[in-house]
Amino acid sequence: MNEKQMAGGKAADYIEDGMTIGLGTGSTVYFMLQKLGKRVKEGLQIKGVSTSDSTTQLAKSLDIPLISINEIDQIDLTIDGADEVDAELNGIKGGGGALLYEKVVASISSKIIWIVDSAKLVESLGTFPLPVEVLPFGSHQVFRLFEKEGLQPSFRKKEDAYFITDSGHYVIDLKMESIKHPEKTASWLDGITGVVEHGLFLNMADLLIVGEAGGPAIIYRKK
Ligand SMILES: O=C[C@H](O)[C@H](O)[C@H](O)COP(=O)(O)O
Repeated sequence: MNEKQMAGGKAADYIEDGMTIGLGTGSTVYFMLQKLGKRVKEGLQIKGVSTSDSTTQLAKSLDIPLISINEIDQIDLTIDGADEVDAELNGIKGGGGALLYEKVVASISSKIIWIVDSAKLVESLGTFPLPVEVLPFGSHQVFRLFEKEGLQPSFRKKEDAYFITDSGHYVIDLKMESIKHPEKTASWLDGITGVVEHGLFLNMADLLIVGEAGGPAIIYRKK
């Protein structure tokens, strides 16, 4: 069993009957959804809130019942992947471009579990390029601002065209190497007009499940 499968499978065990579940996005969440689909077939009653078109498609193919986020005010548990996680359980997300919906879902979740393979653990965030979702209108001005700050921005592309998120925005990836003050960086990005969302997810995850050779490691966020 690979590490992603191990972490995804373990996380699905935390889902209880009657829960509303935030369904993250990505290749690790794929394995969680496979296991959840199995449990639903065996009679588990849940409602899933999807964070991307790809997760919606996968959940539907597995007969996992979905509910629109607009019909609820609170999610019991969200299970999502991450691109990098530090010891404080702060992370970078958005490698697959789903950061905006993932953050909206996270913001109304009572509990958040992240599932990762061991390569995602880092001492400090920033080796993974930080995704910033921007409005196409004015995006080149934002890009040049990042350039001036020395953040080596690049527009994310898909087959030579701009990568477009599920909500119709562009993504600019920033090479920050090491983010010394994640809170400061997050609030700086929050303050830039035209930035819709960024991939710094701080103080959000309650629990981290890491796939490891000897079995899944469970790490709680220090409160
Ligand atoms: O936009 C994508 C999401 O934030 C994913 O959860 C993240 O990129 C991790 O994905 P994966 O499990 O495929 O590495």
